[in-house]
Amino acid sequence: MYVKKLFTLVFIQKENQILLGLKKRGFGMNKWNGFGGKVEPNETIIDAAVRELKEECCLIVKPGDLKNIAHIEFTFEGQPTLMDVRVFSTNIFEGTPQETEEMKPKWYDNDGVPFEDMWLDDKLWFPYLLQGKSFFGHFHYEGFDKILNYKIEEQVSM
Ligand SMILES: Cc1cc(-c2ccco2)c2oc(N)nc2c1
Repeated sequence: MYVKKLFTLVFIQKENQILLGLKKRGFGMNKWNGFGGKVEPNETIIDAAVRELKEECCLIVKPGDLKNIAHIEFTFEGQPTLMDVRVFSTNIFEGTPQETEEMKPKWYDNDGVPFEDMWLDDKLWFPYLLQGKSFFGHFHYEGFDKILNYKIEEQVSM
């Protein structure tokens, strides 16, 4: 029996680039990732995604411009937590990415994503993200540095 916790993850994309943030503290520290975090009890998933993006890199997006492109679950051997991560992307945004206490943003070419400094699962599903293909994924970790098993299923639409 898992204890589900809801998270958002937002990727901002340009023509052939993607915006990543280097996590400066807390969970996932020193890894490049999208922008996001926990969904609070009093907010929708989309509102949480918009809020976290602004808090973490000062970019402004409209809820209607975020496309839900993936649903990823993370579980951990011997632990009750199931991280239920809703992944969004958009190429419509306002502002210039700014460093915050939480994240240092940087634009990466789609063919130059720093997988060696990201979560292990990212190299497995980024091709779907970069090709605009919606998917469901489940990754079962042992600790934070080993994936025991996983599945990725393309979805017609989320
Ligand atoms: C175990 C794990 C967690 C997360 C995450 C997303 C939001 C909060 O934690 C990940 O994000 C990515 N890209 N891989 C991840 C693996």
